[in-house]
Amino acid sequence: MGLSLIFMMLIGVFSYFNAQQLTSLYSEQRKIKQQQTVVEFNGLLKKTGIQLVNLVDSLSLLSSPNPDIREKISLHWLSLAITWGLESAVLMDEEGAEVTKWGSQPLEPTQSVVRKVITDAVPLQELRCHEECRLSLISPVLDGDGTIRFLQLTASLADTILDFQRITQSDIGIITPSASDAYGKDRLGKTSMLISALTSSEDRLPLIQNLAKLRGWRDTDIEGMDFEVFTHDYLGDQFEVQFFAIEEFAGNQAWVVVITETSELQRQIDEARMLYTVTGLSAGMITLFLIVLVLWRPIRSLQRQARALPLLPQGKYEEARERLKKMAPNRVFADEISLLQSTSIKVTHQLEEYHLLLTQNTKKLYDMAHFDRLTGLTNRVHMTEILEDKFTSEEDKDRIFALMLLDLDHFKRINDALGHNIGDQLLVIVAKRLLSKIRASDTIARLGGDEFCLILNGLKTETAAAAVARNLLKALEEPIHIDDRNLTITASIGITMSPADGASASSLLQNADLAMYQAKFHGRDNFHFFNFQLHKDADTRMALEVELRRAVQDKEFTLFYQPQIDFATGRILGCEALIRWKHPEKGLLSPYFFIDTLENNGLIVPVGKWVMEEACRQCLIWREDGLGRVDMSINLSPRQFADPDLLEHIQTVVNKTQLEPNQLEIEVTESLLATDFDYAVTLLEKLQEMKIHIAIDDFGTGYSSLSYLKQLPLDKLKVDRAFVMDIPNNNDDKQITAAIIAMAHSLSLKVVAEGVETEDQAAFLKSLKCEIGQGYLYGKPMSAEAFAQLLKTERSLA
Ligand SMILES: Nc1nc2c(ncn2[C@@H]2O[C@H](COP(=O)(O)O[C@H]3[C@@H](O)[C@H](n4cnc5c(=O)[nH]c(N)nc54)O[C@@H]3COP(=O)(O)O)[C@@H](O)[C@H]2O)c(=O)[nH]1
Repeated sequence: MGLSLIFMMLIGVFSYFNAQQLTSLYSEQRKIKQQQTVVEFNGLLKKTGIQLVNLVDSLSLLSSPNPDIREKISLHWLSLAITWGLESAVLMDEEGAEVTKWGSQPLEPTQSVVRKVITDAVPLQELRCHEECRLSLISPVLDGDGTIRFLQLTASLADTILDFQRITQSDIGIITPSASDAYGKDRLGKTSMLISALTSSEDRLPLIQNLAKLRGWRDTDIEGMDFEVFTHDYLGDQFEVQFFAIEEFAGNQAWVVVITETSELQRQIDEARMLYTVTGLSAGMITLFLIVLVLWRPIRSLQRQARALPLLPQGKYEEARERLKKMAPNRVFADEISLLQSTSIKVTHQLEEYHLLLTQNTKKLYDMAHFDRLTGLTNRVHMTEILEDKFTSEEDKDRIFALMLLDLDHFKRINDALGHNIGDQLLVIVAKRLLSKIRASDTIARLGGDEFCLILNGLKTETAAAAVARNLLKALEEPIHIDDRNLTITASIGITMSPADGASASSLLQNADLAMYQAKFHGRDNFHFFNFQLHKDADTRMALEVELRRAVQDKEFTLFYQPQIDFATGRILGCEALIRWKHPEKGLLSPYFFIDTLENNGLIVPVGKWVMEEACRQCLIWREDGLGRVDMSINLSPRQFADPDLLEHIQTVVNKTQLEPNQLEIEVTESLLATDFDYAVTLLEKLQEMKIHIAIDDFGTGYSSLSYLKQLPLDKLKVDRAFVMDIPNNNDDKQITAAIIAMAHSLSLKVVAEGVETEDQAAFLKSLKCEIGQGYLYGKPMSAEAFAQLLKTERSLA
């Protein structure tokens, strides 16, 4: 549209300049014409003057019997008048007095001019106008008798003026100053000038008078005119009125007025100008129309594209395509616009694909950043954000929730023993089970490894939180079946209540961690609420951990040995190696004080290896000291059991110390079997293949399932001290102990009774055919030297 307007304006300007050009061309031509008029009129006037001079010169040539000039002129007057256009002639004597005259109403010679001719003896011309104009020549002539005479020849300018009118198609008049002041119709306005010989004077005289009146001309105005042109509108027509001065004659001035009617010319010019403008505009309009016709489709298409393309950044691809498709591409002549259109459509598809890809990748990135890849649960980062949002929320109710840290018990063992693949599958199943026990509004996150975090919104009381924790633990009770294995997993849960237990996300998490540690410490497979005392416990634990690491480095551990007695003979069969920590400041420390910490931080593996080496080495020493065979019972913690080097290490130690393999007994707890029974069976079978004895420690306190006992390659079963200690007073304990012993015997297992402190207990156990006893009754755990001494005493007595 804008372009069209500019185009129209250009056409307008072009037409205007064309018309202007025409006008100026016309003006130029008029000027030339006016100049020509001046030249032509002067030429005609001069020609008449020259004719008169030539006539005077040729008078002597006229044939006549009498040389007298008067005779010659009279004789030839008629032919002279006709041939030379003479109107009159006057012959004067040497004094200027008239001698003879010819022609009708001969013009009286002007005496002043005659005097000048007589004086100067040169011919002079005089313009004489009154209604008509005549040109007179007064010239000295030599008469036949040799006297000087003066001849005035007068010719009318009527023919000259008519010739001029005919040639120029303009009217002409001659203006001369008037001698008298008398007013007449030939007087030019208020001047003293006379208008003579005016052609078409009836029409043109009023026109000139009108012009003179309008302009208010005075004599001086006319006298000052050398060359002037006026455009004058008169009675509905337009005229060009040209004034120019003609050459000065003998003393009198004259001006020529040329009147040309220019109405027709002007009309033609106007018509031509109009034609130019109309033609220009029409041509422009047609061109514009044609351009618009040709460009209509491409312009519309471009407009559509211009309107469609901004939709792309808004992701409205389909809408953009619809708009682009509305202007169907030209299938016959696939021009650039069609190409642009189809390319634009292609681009929308590509952009949509990129957008989709970008959205998917952004979601993937978001998921990677916010969710755990293995379980699909919220990850630590996202969970922290959620937690922090709760603390920055303006809603108080958002800060009421319970936070639980749930850590699987002994998961590392499963991972180490069965591989990460099984460990991962187990985590996925655990995640699903946990997820099934919480509300949709709650959050469950996997923080890493086997650690989960649950945010239970709106939970106000510990009672309610405990109920959920129980539910979660219960959800894990059912054995997990993976690759033909039945895995049993338990978890320890630490619980903090917000806002009471922490004023920030990090403090709440820290406190939940302390509570979880407590749950582990209290035997695992349970939950524990945070209280502020735990901070102190944690500090103590931390300090203990640091000290233990140093103790391992400084080799501050030692082994004590507690005798195991054959009930049948009362003789020492062997001993159980029990670790002690020779603390530089606190003295000898019991494993109850540090064994769990070693287990938790993994130091139990190197320490356990040392125990194995030291205990076996001690056996070798005793044998070499001649104390005979001493069976050695060594505790193996669950963490050690998961050590892939375990079997190889035992074999190396046995080989190195030349121990009879059946001298060595490994004590394992029931909890070891609970985690991955199949793996435990495999490992125990391998130990049995090595002829190493296996005893179940602390029997009765754990799962105590007869069905799994049957499948285990066991040699002994150790009845836990807890059942023995109240014998014989506690009937229940007696019956349990009796049942355990009977069951063990039925499985062909020997029984070791732990914690035998009294003869009554020993008697009761013996009555049940319990094979071996261990307890303070026979000796507390003692140093190697003390045990050697005990052996010496007993064996020398024997
Ligand atoms: N993995 C390893 N565990 C070990 C190792 N050394 C010891 N332990 C375990 O530490 C727990 C505590 O052991 P300890 O303080 O040595 O206590 C033992 C005995 O002193 C105690 N006992 C034995 N007889 C009596 C008794 O008549 N009365 C009484 N009050 N206590 C008695 O029992 C502990 C031996 O128990 P058990 O191992 O179940 O036979 C303990 O669980 C050890 O297993 C080690 O090197 N590695």
